[in-house]
Amino acid sequence: MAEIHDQFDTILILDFGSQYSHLITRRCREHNVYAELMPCTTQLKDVKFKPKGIILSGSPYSVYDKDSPHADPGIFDLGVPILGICYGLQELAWQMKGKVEKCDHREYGFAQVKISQIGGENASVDALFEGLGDEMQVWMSHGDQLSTPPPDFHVIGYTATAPYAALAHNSKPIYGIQFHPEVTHSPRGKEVIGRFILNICGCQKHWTMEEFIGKEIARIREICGPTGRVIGAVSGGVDSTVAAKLMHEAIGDRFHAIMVDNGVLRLNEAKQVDEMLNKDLGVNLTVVDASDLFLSRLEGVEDPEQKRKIIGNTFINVFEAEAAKIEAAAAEEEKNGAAAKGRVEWLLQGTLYPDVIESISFKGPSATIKTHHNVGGLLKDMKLKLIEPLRELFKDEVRALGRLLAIPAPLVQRHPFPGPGLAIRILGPVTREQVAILQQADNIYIEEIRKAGLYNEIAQAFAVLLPVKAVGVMGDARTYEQVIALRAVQTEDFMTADWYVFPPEILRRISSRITNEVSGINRITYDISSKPPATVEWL
Ligand SMILES: Nc1ncnc2c1ncn2[C@@H]1O[C@H](COP(=O)(O)OP(=O)(O)OP(=O)(O)O)[C@@H](O)[C@H]1O
Ligand SMILES: O=c1[nH]c(=O)c2[nH+]cn([C@@H]3O[C@H](COP(=O)(O)O)[C@@H](O)[C@H]3O)c2[nH]1
Ligand SMILES: NC(=O)CC[C@H](N)C(=O)O
Ligand SMILES: [Mg+2]
Repeated sequence: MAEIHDQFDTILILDFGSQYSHLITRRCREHNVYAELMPCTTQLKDVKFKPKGIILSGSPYSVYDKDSPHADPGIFDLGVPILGICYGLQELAWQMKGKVEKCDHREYGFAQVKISQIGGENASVDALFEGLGDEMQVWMSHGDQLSTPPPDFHVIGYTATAPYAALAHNSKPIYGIQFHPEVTHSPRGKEVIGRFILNICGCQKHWTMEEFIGKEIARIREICGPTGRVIGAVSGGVDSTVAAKLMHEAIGDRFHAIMVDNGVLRLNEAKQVDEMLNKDLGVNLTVVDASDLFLSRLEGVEDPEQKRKIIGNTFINVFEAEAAKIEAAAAEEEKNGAAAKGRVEWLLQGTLYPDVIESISFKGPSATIKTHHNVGGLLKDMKLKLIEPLRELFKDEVRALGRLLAIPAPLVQRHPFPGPGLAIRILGPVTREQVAILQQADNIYIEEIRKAGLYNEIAQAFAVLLPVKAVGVMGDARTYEQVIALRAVQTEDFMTADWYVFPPEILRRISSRITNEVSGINRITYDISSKPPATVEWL
């Protein structure tokens, strides 16, 4: 089976646990070069493709710590270009007999790198820095630095405090830089990464969503064979809609999309998604109303993790039942003389690259903050095999793909909505009444954001229903009712987020509309917490 790294020039990024490792991957992709992250402990014999170049990431470790991670030394004999970033530089120096020591001044923040002129009379700068001028601003984050460079290396850049801020091997394409080119605080960092992957590694700029579509459709057809059928969990969110459209292009009506109404969707969501997919996109979608089942299982439950697990498990039960129904219907038709249909062998999931990165980090998955309903054990003992066409993509790549697949812009730009839905936005027990209150408040909030033309400026906005009551006065009478919290965030990747600063008049209008139109609510608050220390959702 052709894998993506067999089809596109690929940069291998070895992850030593830096908080920026995934950004290196992103920057490569922004240059239209496919890059894949693997744990730094990966042995070369387990890498089944030949990378065009290797990048070693930063790390919280020091190379001389007893338990610090080290790369397979074989990478230096592969003959492909290597770039070490921060710890990556220290690691290659450590492996090649240079010396790394704690520096007197930890350097955390901006620095100016001076680019060295190399050679005699016709001195020039190294290929890594060509075209970048004599000096550039960069971002540093380190407590160790090189005190002696390894033999056979020369300096190509230095700062006031780091004489070995950038090194190159005298004869091989091996480089190390102390600064972080992958963060936006290094304004020309992306160009440095471009110099490395395009000019030094010679990668072709083939990683585009146009190329991806054709290759992925061919791959899906090969996986499913001539008769195999696929069911897919489709929520109306960006990821599953794009995945569904791709499946539909690949295998047509052998793909069965299923949306589950779990009783905790947004106002009119099931109806809207049904219309969007069936009418606008031509994907055959079945909406299964399982709201009674979900709400009865959620009765009286307040604990966030318990809510998430109940919903995750109930999704599984519903999908299994639906797959069985589809097969039973086909068997019945066959009895009546219809041609045999293939088995429902596959389950489509809209898993994205960030979910995968989280689980492949060499430090292992991070502490469980919250159990995302579709990650970590969905349908574990199920006979259906998984098919995940977006597994290698970031969210913005999925959106680009969606646009190419002619998915309408409002759908492509939709804010994410979590599978456990309003159940994790109702802080107390979930009841039909509480769901109805939150649906109305949330609907007004989003409507006003759209009217103000701010929807696309905000990454995600939603209302939360608090389980507390407050005193108010309406029409001269005392009220004692619940409180709505409004949340809106801006973020690139949802790993960190900032709260959004609304113009005050918009908040005023939203507050007045919700308290006037939604009975049961007499007070509105606005959430001014960033992530961290908060998370995007309240539960
Ligand atoms: N109500 C639902 N019915 C069927 N499948 C669902 C439902 N909610 C979530 N899922 C499944 O869970 C997956 C993960 O949900 P997630 O919210 O991360 O993605 P999405 O809904 O496709 O996109 P977005 O992140 O934009 O909301 C979805 O891709 C879909 O396969
Ligand atoms: O499909 C999903 N199933 C879940 O169980 C889930 N929990 C959080 N989210 C979404 O993930 C993003 C980050 O949210 P947190 O900061 O709350 O973890 C935000 O976009 C959240 O809406 C989920 N999505
Ligand atoms: N960001 C990094 O890679 C830091 C590397 C190493 N831990 C240091 O402090 O120098
Ligand atoms: Mg969703």
